[in-house]
This record gives sequence, structure tokens and C-alpha cells, in this order.
Amino acid sequence: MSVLEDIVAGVRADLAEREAALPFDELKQRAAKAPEPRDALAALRESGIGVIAEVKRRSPSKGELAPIADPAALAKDYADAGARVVSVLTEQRRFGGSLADLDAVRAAVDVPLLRKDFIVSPYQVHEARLHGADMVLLIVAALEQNALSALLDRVESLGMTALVEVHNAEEADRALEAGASVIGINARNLHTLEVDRDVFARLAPGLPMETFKIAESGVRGPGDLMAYAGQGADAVLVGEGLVASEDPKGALVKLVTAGSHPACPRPSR
Ligand SMILES: O=P(O)(O)OC[C@@H](O)[C@@H](O)c1c[nH]c2ccccc12
Repeated sequence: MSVLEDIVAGVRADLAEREAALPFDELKQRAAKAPEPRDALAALRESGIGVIAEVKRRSPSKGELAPIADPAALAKDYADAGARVVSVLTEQRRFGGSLADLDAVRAAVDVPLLRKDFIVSPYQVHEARLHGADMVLLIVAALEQNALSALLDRVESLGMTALVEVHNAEEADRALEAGASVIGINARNLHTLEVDRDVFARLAPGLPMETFKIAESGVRGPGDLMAYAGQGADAVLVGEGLVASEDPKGALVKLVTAGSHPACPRPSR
């Protein structure tokens, strides 16, 4: 089994337990009463190169990154430092996250939130909404085309933004085919877990000008952000570089400052 298949199998097992505890119809009704979603894409468009800052304890590639005893406090630091969106990993087995983290972060900050997980079922989309997410990650490599299209429509029908993640040109074509307008190009190969920062430069020119392009993974500091900006990124998503830093807030201020600096290349739109 590949790493991705292994993660998805665990996600499906955990999902079955939650579905048994709270039936889909009941979940949908509850989610429908949640406060209106925030416009994550509008928030990302507000600055130069927007930064999505991630709450992430562990990763399959690096193991333990940071204990993050208080995800709400970290998210507050992120928001204060100028994060346009905060990403919360909710996958438990490999990333040490939970929906409780999403709840805690939602209660603490006003910025739009991304639920970062391996979404394979409509159940998880409504669940994201119920727990205050405004944006949902959909990983093309984890989904059949029909499921991808259906999940994307579902995310949008609930007023949220879908961030559709791709790793290669074939996945990028599938994302566009499904109607994605916000595409994340992940430098981390989900099969080998290696980071290749050149993936963005290879794929971005093949995407339509109007597609909102997010560079994901491997951003170590302002230099990487500037490089991605020069290659046409509209925003970057950063996890490890922040959580594993001595001073996550200070590290994020540096990124946000670089992303809004006049010398930083800007999207031409
Ligand atoms: O920690 P990094 O290298 O800054 O990467 C963040 C983010 O891109 C990464 O966490 C990620 C991208 N796509 C994912 C899908 C699932 C889980 C995690 C991810």
C-alpha cells in the first residue's frame, strides 16, 4: 500500500466510527445551522502573496514536529502575524490533529479556516462546515474523478472554497476538468514524501491565468516565498517552517512582510 492509500484507509476507519455516532442526516441539519462561511478566497486576494499558516503537530515524513498543546494560541499568533487563512490538520493517525483542534481554532480567531484532511466522503464536507471551516482541501490523488467533481460541487454548494491539490500535470488536468478555480501545487510527493520545490514552476504555467495558484510545502523562509511568487504563486501554504520554529509568530511575520513587500513579484491579475 502507498503512504497515501494507507492514510486514506485509516481516515475511512475513523470516519465510519463518527458516522455511526452521528448519522449523516443529523450532521447535515446541524451543519446547516452553523454561522455563514467566510470568503477564504477574498481574504487571500487581499494582500500581495497571502500566507496560509498551518497548525500541524506531526507528519508522516518528519514524525513529531511540535507538540502544540494550545492550537488556539498558535492560531491567534498566526492571525496576529497576518495569516490570511489558518489551516488546521484534522487527520489524527499520521498528523496528530482532530476536529477538536478545528473547534478550538474557530473559537479563537476570525480569519477563514481551511480543514486539512483526506476528504473522501460528503460526510466530511458537512462536518468541516459544522466545525467552522470555510475552505476544504480536496486531494486529486486520493479521489476518483466522479468523486472529485461531486465533492467540489458539495463544498461550493455549502458556500465554502475548495482547495484542490495536485502533484503533476495529469492531476492538474483532472482538477480543471472537475471545475477547480483554486489549485494547490504540492511540492511534497505523496508517494515518496520527498519535497521537490520545482514542481510548482513546472505545473503553474500550464494552468489558466485566472486559476488561483497556491504553492504548498517546503517553504523554509522568505526566500522560498519570493521564489514561488516569481513563478506565479498567488499564495503559499506553510506548516513545518512555522511550527518547528523557535518563534512561529516571528517566522510568519517575516513571510507576510516578504509577501507584501513592493519588491515581491505579484500575480498579474
Ligand atoms: O509543512 P510544510 O512542508 O510547510 O507543508 C505544509 C502543507 O503543504 C502540507 O502539510 C500538506 C500539503 N498537502 C497536504 C495534504 C495532507 C496533509 C498535509 C499536507
